[in-house]
Amino acid sequence: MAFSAAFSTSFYTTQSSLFSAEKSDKLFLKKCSLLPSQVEKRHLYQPLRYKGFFPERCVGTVKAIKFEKGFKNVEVFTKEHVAVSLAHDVAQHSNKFIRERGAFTVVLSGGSLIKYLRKLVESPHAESIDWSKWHVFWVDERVVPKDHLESNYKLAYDGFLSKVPIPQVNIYGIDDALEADGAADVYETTLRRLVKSGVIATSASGFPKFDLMLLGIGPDGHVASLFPEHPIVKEDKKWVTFIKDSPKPPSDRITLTFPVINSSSNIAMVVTGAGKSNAVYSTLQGDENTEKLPVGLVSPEGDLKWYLDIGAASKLFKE
Ligand SMILES: O=C(O)[C@H](O)[C@@H](O)[C@H](O)[C@H](O)COP(=O)(O)O
Repeated sequence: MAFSAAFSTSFYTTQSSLFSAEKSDKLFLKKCSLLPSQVEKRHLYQPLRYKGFFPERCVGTVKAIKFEKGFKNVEVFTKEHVAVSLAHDVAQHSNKFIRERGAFTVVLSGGSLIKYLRKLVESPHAESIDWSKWHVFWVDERVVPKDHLESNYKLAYDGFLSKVPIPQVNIYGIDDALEADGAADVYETTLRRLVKSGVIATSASGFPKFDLMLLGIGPDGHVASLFPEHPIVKEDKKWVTFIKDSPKPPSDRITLTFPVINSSSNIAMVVTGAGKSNAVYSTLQGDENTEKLPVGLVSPEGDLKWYLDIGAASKLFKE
């Protein structure tokens, strides 16, 4: 049985600094002060589907969940603290990669992810991040004009990119004058040029290795524009492909492929809302049927961390 395993609650450096950074946040302290003994403990194991787990009391307490196939790095927060934790971690990644390689390559998705980046454009991150070294890409894009309401570029621009000084030349949107197939080819050509010039790193298998991908999932378990039972899920040569029959409108999209997604140095999987709880549950327990659950194929060379809200995590903890 998949969930006879355990979850560990641990507070090492990142988590501790998040706690101290949050001391002024009364709501956070009120919720977390209900668990003072857990906050003190470095590792605490409890049954995964622990009846005594009250998610509303435990925001910010889950660090790593042990499943049959090993530990998964999972945090459960209120929606507000998903944004706090994500901003903290993105800023850390940004500092690290800029220090190590002089650039930070970040891949965005569409959907609700963008609103969870809102704390990044606030103090202290807004001033401390060296935005001039950021290079921004999309894991998938709808083939519509950039000023169209359904454009992931527009979503990200309005909600995030317009608020920080990333050089426009470092923001790699699709060529919206082209059809889906042409736009995918041109996007791949752009990625190849940036790999050649060293802006994007390369994995041992020759695929581009982005520093950080910020992904969301759909209730059906899709990730990027890789939908259940669609043949492009199996694409293993192209870096970028396209779809003209997307079950989620609009129909025409381009998307990075799984080999590229899985070459990433870091993936942040940001999932909120009870509508995703089944997909989260199945993926984290290692559901073998990845045809029906593409997110189960996300398995990066680097680190994968899940940022869940209480709704998305609800199936993990309740009987
Ligand atoms: O263009 C898109 O439709 C998105 O990139 C898509 O892949 C999204 O990330 C997920 O569907 C999750 O979206 P929500 O977080 O809004 O549910």
